[in-house]
Amino acid sequence: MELNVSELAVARGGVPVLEGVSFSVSAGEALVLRGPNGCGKTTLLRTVAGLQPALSGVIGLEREAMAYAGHSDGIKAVLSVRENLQFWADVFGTGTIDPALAAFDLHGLIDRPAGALSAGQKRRLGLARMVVTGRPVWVLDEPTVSLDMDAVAMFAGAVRTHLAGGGLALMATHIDLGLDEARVLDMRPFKAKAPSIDDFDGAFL
Ligand SMILES: Nc1ncnc2c1ncn2[C@@H]1O[C@H](COP(=O)(O)OP(=O)(O)OP(=O)(O)O)[C@@H](O)[C@H]1O
Repeated sequence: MELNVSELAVARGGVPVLEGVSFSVSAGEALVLRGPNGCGKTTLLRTVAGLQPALSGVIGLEREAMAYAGHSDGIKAVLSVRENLQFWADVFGTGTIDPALAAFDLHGLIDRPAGALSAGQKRRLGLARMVVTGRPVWVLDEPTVSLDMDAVAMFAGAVRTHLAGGGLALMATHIDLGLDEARVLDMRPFKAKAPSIDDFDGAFL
């Protein structure tokens, strides 16, 4: 299993934000995207995960291999922690939710409606969803928002277990996860250039 991205160009709201992005992530590896606010990390992750089309370039892996966790936690407020995870385990046909509960220390909250969880607990539940998908490629956008230090360590542990099982991870984060083995890709060199103006007068009309 390998995620090969080649010469990818992506846009948000019709405006090109990144171009010429190429990287590979092999089984057992994590790649962290770094760059200032607004540089296009979310846009790139959404494109790789198949949620929006690329302007150009190649993503050499089918989207069925991927599980995506974005800014929202993707949980149903009226369902309990157990019901939320069981729902996704059924959707992905993976069965057991115990490893996900253990990875994010959710056993003590199992019967609580997700809507009654704290922000950090909701985030842990949202990330536990990644475990129950059983998918090999985790695409994660700012996964540690709302997490305290212990929960960040829990998340790093879950990523390590995923990598050790042959999975891979692509993520954007502004904080140090303590995942020293992760490679880092600086997005700044890939900033899309403004299109050249052929018609100088027309640019003012
Ligand atoms: N719905 C939208 N319509 C138009 N432009 C958008 C939209 N959403 C985001 N943008 C713009 O697209 C650019 C890339 O945004 P993106 O969210 O990919 O950046 P980011 O690197 O993930 O930022 P952050 O670190 O703040 O999360 C930014 O300039 C942003 O203002």
